[in-house]
Amino acid sequence: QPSGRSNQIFVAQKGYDPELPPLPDNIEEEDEDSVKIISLFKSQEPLGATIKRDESTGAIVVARIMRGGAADRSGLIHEGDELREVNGVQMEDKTPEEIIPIMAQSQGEVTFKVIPVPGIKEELSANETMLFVRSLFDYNPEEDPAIPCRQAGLGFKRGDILQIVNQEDDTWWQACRHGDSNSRAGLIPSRQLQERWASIDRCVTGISFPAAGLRRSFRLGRRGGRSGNVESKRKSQEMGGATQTPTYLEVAPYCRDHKEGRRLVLLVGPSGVGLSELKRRLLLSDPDHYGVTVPHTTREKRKQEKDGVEYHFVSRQTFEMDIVNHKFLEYGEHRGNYYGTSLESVHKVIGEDKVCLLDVQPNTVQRLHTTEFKPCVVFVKPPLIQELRFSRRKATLISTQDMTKLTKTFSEEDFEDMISSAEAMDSQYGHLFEMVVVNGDFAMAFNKLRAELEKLETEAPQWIPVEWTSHTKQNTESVC
Ligand SMILES: Nc1ncnc2c1ncn2[C@@H]1O[C@H](COP(=O)(O)OP(=O)(O)OP(=O)(O)O)[C@@H](O)[C@H]1O
Repeated sequence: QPSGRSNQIFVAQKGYDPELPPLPDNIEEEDEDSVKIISLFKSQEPLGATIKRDESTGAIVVARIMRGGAADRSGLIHEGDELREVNGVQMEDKTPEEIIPIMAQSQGEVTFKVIPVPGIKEELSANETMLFVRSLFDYNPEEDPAIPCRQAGLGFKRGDILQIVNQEDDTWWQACRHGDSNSRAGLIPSRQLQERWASIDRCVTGISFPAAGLRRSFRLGRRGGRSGNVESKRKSQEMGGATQTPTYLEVAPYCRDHKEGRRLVLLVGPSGVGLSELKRRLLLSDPDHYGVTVPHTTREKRKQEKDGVEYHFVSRQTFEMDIVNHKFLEYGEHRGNYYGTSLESVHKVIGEDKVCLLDVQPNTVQRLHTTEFKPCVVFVKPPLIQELRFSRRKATLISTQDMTKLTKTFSEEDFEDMISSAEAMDSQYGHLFEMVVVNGDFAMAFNKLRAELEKLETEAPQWIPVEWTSHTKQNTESVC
């Protein structure tokens, strides 16, 4: 070869090629640049690369290589490479929109003539990144005008587990959906980009998030079929839960060791949505497997009640000492009596090797969101208003206005409150929710919840926040 020119010929070496094609014999010499001829054998699978026109030079360049795609697996085409020809067709005067169909229609041997981006060594794709996330929002690239290449996008639903394989670009990450047979990555908005969009949305719509703990009847102490709770001051020992934009939650696979307690199940939702009913029915369906906490109260014990069964009956002084000592997850006062759920009562149920079902205010979730409890937070949300009206037409709820009547039917205002309260909870605490159950038709909601909770016991691995899987032990000092 004449000096100063270095026409190189590369062929794909990886196993996706059924057979290597013969090398092209009409390679023209280029005067200045180092030209690379790449011959790939292309099946139905797309090349897995995006192209764009370089603004300054006007050249067609490879914009992005999708991890796991044919181009990536070949290790021969790189981001920044200038595309001169595809199967002998000059790219110079073509737009990216004209080139894409040429590439898509190519079958079998496809020859690319490229000017390689300087400084890139020929290498196969790096080891896969082991970064897994749970998506906290739905994404459809077909509806996203901002995505640089719609065909390269990966759509997903809230709750899907994604493996992030490339974060080199600040705005568009590459990811695969866990469990998909297709290992080719697609483009998804980066965390940064999603946060930016969400903050713009908030400015445009003017949504601000009301504090949790909106109208809600006092549920503490409602066990089995008994009810008797009316509106009360209800306090959570730990306020908090700053608004977070739902983007991605880093997760890790988890398989329960049989010596460990079962994961706590926290039911969260707006007042009247059906948390108590779902909890009660789960308990009835399998009382050996599910358990609920016994609350504390300062009210007088009734004749038929037994201490430690319906309630732990304690004095006001003891209860207030327990408040000071942070023994309660939640407590409240109703008609001059305290009611509260202690942390110890949760430990007790878990200690019996049962799944502890607890319905709490969303701001209490934070306190239980620990390695010890590994809670599965179930958000129970109302259906659309028409279905809500229809499904609740015979239902009653605890009266909060009229003290002479214990129960009342749902009003239109109750439905609207329920829906807006659910939206606010989802906006503020959605990042903590692992499951979402829409409680329209009760039987359907109950069956879905039971099936999902069974999966928690049987499906391995489960995906839990990555910080719960670190094995750093606290309080491990020992006296010697
Ligand atoms: N899917 C449903 N269809 C019809 N009625 C329902 C449904 N879910 C719950 N209910 C009824 O709605 C009423 C309120 O439900 P429940 O007491 O379980 O709500 P809650 O979420 O615990 O509310 P609160 O926080 O006010 O105690 C009950 O009478 C219950 O039987």
